[in-house]
This record gives sequence, C-alpha cells and structure tokens, in this order.
Amino acid sequence: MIMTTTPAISISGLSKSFATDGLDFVALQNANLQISPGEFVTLVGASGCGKSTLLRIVAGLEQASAGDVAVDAQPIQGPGIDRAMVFQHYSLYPWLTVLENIKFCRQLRVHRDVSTSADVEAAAGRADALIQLMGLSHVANAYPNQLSGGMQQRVAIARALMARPKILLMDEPFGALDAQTREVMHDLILHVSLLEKTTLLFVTHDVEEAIYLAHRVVLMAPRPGRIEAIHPVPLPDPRDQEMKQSPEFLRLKKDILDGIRATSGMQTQREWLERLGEASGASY
Ligand SMILES: Nc1ncnc2c1ncn2[C@@H]1O[C@H](COP(=O)(O)OP(=O)(O)OP(=O)(O)O)[C@@H](O)[C@H]1O
Repeated sequence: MIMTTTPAISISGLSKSFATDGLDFVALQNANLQISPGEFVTLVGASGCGKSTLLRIVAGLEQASAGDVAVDAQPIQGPGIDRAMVFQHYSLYPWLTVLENIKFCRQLRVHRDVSTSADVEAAAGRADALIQLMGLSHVANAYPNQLSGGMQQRVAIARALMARPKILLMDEPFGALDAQTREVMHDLILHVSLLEKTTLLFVTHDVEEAIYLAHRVVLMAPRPGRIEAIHPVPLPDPRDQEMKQSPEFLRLKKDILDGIRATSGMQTQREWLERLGEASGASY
C-alpha cells in the first residue's frame, strides 16, 4: 500500500519475547504494519499468535523487545490520551453511574490541567451526544450491574470515545455479545469511526466481523507470532449487512479461514482422526 500521508500508526520490525521457565518465548517476531489515518484494520489468527500482544504494545501497556511503534510519527512512550483501549470485559467502575463512567476521563488530572470552563462545557455536550448515540439515555443514571452485557459494552465504548482519541484499540470487544447485538455494535462503531475519522486497530476471532468492519484484515500466525498476510477488503464505505452475502465477501472469508487453518497447527486430516478412533478403541 502506498502511503501519501504520515501513518497514524507505524509498526516497524516489532518483536516481543517473554521469559518463561528461563527460556525466551517469541510472542511476536518482526511485525511491520503501517496504518493510515481513519483506516480500520482488524487482526485475526489462531490462538496465541500475538494479536493481543501487538495491540497492548501499541497501547503502551507492554514494552517491545525490539522494533519501533510510532503514532503520528512520534515514538510511543507508554499509554497516551491519543489512544483509547476497549477490552472484551467491560471494565466499568461499578460504583459510578453510566454518565459518571463516561465522563470519568475528564476528571483525570491530565485532562483537568488543560480544562477551561469552555472545555468542561464541551465535554458535558459530548457526553450527552455519546449517550444519545449509544442509545443509553434511559439508563444514564443506572449502575453497571443493572445493565445487560451489550449495554455495558456501549458504555465502555462511549467512555473510550469521550476523550476523542485519534486511535481506538479494541481487543475482542464484542466477543461476549450475542449475534444480533454484535451486528448493531458493528454498524455503530463503523458509523462513529467514519464520522470522527478515528483510526481503528481491532482484534477478533470472528472472520466475518473482521471483514465487515475493516479496510484491511491482517492475518497473524503462531510459533513464532507473526504477520502472515495482509488482505485488503474490496468493499466500499459505508458498509451494509447485505454485503456479507456478496461473492467478494465470501471469497475473502474462505481465503482467510483457510489461512487460519493452515497456520493453527491443529490437525483435521483423516489419518489423525482415525488414529484417535483407534486409540479410543484401545482404551475403553
Ligand atoms: N505476560 C506474558 N508472559 C508470558 N507469555 C505471554 C505473556 N503474554 C502473552 N504471552 C504468550 O504470548 C503468546 C501470544 O499471546 P497473545 O495473548 O498475544 O495471543 P493472541 O493471539 O491474542 O491469543 P488469543 O487469540 O488466544 O487471545 C501466547 O503464547 C501467550 O501465552
């Protein structure tokens, strides 16, 4: 892909090893990826291929063993307000209401120091707009444990968007939701990302979700964790649920699923299934 602007995220020669039992385990090896401003990129791949590790390094929550990550051409130095992260488990503050959870980041020191009264007013307006957009106005004063999983995740997303991050990092954010709620969330996050030109890096196990949301799907592979292939998604914006039935969509889904199967290390060949049958027969 030819970049004409400064990448929103630039990942070069990125590696990460963990010391386990005195041995170095390579979770990520020489990853290279340039993401344009406003681009939506999803990461898929077999379990343990380093998707979350890559995301956590970009978030500044984990340190790289080698290589560089830059945001807007600036090397990252830990977490920053230019990047917000949403996890699979909603991680809301149970003692705060929905509205208080969403406004919480405004009360952090980093924001308070730069806030004028106009900033505070604008923040209240943004919190209201996010609450409306996410369909949360009827529960604005409720506590997280009074909400369904889908609603809690909408609060977590609204909270992440509150500081108007340039980059949103999402680690299986819809993994615990039912299929219908996921579809609603997909269209919602696409809508917001187009509106605010947010750059998205999104981890998922769901290949359909990965294609529907993304401009590019990055296929990762394990042992060692690495980027195996990058698939551009040949669908226009805005997305429409019907596109999931298009031949381009189905072809890409098959290619990516084949890629995951080929790199997962799991065996489905007849020979191994037969051996399993023989072994079971012998033991029982
Ligand atoms: N803190 C850690 N210490 C040791 N090993 C780790 C640590 N974090 C991750 N790993 C290992 O690094 C590899 C990559 O982990 P990671 O969570 O990034 O994979 P993933 O692709 O997100 O997996 P999954 O799809 O199962 O969530 C795994 O083998 C994991 O066990």
